[in-house]
Amino acid sequence: MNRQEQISQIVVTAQQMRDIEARIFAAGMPVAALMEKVAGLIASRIQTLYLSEDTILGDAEREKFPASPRHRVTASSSFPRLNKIGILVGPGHNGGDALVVARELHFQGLEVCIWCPFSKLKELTSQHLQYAQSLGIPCYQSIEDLPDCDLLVDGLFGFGLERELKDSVASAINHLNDKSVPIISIDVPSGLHTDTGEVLGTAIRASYTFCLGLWKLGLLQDQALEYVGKAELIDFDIPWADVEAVLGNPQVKRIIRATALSTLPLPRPPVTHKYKEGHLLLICGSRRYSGGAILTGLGARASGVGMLSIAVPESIKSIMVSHLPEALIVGCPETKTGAIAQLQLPENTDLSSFSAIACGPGLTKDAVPIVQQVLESANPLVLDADGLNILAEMGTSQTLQKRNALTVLTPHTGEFKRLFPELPDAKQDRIKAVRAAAKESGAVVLLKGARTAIADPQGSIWINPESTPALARGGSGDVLTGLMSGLIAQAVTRQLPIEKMVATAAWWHAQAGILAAQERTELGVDAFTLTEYLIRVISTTLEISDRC
Ligand SMILES: NC(=O)C1=CN([C@@H]2O[C@H](COP(=O)(O)OP(=O)(O)OC[C@H]3O[C@@H](n4cnc5c(N)ncnc54)[C@H](O)[C@@H]3O)[C@@H](O)[C@H]2O)[C@@H](O)CC1
Ligand SMILES: [K+]
Repeated sequence: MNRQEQISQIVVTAQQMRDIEARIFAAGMPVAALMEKVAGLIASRIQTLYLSEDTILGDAEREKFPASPRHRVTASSSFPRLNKIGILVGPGHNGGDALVVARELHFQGLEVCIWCPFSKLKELTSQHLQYAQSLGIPCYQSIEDLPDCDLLVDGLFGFGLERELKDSVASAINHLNDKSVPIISIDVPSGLHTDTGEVLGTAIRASYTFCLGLWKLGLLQDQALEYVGKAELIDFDIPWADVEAVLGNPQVKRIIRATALSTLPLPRPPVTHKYKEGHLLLICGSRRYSGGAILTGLGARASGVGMLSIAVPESIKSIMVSHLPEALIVGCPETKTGAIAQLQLPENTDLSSFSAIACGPGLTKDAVPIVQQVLESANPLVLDADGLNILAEMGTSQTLQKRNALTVLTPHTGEFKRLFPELPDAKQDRIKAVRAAAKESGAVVLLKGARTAIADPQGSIWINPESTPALARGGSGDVLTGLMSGLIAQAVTRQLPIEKMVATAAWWHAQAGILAAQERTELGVDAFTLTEYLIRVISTTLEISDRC
């Protein structure tokens, strides 16, 4: 993994960023020089995004900037002409960054104006403001005086925001949000808590967030996403040794393409056989919910697992065979309601014959004895859907503590609450919640959401940074369970880390959704279609990686 990939995996809290920054300054980097470097990168990113070389300048501008190509600025095709850029300046170094950006854009020939409602500024910020004003850049204290702008750069607060925004600053932010002008937030949208993503009073609704140096945790929390817009990392060459020294282990990481691809069981060894590539047992479905079983099976198919057995109630066996001819469909005796009553595995087979088991999709809550039986097994076990509901009724942590094999739980927020009623609400700080759940239960917990988060009992966290709302659809979770458990079965036979496979599955599933949504719109990604994109997205991604 190269440096860029390593850096883009890392996620930090405000305190960790402060500690890293302190090490850099203690080593001799001047604060002002770092600000200059960072803000220079932001200014040039703004130019790349919004301005292009082939400007058609108005007459007045042509006179003002006659020859230099540096001054040939215009709107790129993605953005209407930029007449005026408003720079929102706060009291700290986030405001200092914004002022350096203001100065650079001014020197590029753009019309820039500043809004700074604070009278007390940090020293460096104050110096930059003074210099910007000496260049003739107008600065307004009252939001009513700020002229209409085509683009706003938000440097009000970064990771130093400590308390709720109130009064005139809060109402100014609301006023700016209402204008529907694109806003670029520096580091974090002002008003968001850097760690939890919580809105502190009110917050800037950014079109883009340029996160500085390392990804801030708050930007990966579901509750922040409405405010973050498109998020990009501005890498300013933080020494890796400082990152390692501050973060230690366990860490919070983003799942990126390189991480996911490196864990896939590819390529296969030239000499192998089906059982060496993992034997997965899926236990799913009921007379009422046969679709969930089919989707789980199709998800598992895409994982490439060597051997797939699926235990279902006898009455849905034939439909399963028609959808998954390669799988061994095990028809089981069923309850009056059509749930599996008893696992009836083929002769000479018991649960220990399988590399991994997944249990839950479409099962109904009538299959309690089945869930009890798999919990007693010594196999790595994925529990989902009704498997989770049954576990919750048994008492999650007491039950799981008796297991001596790995368990993976895949709840959405509602299931999470049922499984861990004592823990903090997963809607507030999802990362804190999922970490506590994994620690308490000893399971790997995958908390589904726009930014799915995975925690292991040792405290490591993986967050899936890209997804699509197209996946908010019935059956999509069944596909994930199948895919993930198929990967886990292969990880077991190859002795690869199972926790990483859970993260890889979340990434793969989301990428398939993204590709499907690109080609078919967000409305066109039903769960069955999603299964058809699983292999497509991997082969496309591998092709791209080969070319890179
Ligand atoms: N960490 C790094 O390595 C770098 C950080 N830089 C910038 O520095 C920023 C952090 O700077 P600071 O620590 O100065 O923090 P901020 O710029 O986020 O703001 C802190 C200031 O805001 C005040 N404040 C906090 N909450 C307030 C509230 N609710 N209402 C009114 N005032 C409030 C504080 O008293 C303090 O003066 C980063 O976000 C980034 O933009 C860059 O300049 C250079 C590199
Ligand atoms: K900001």
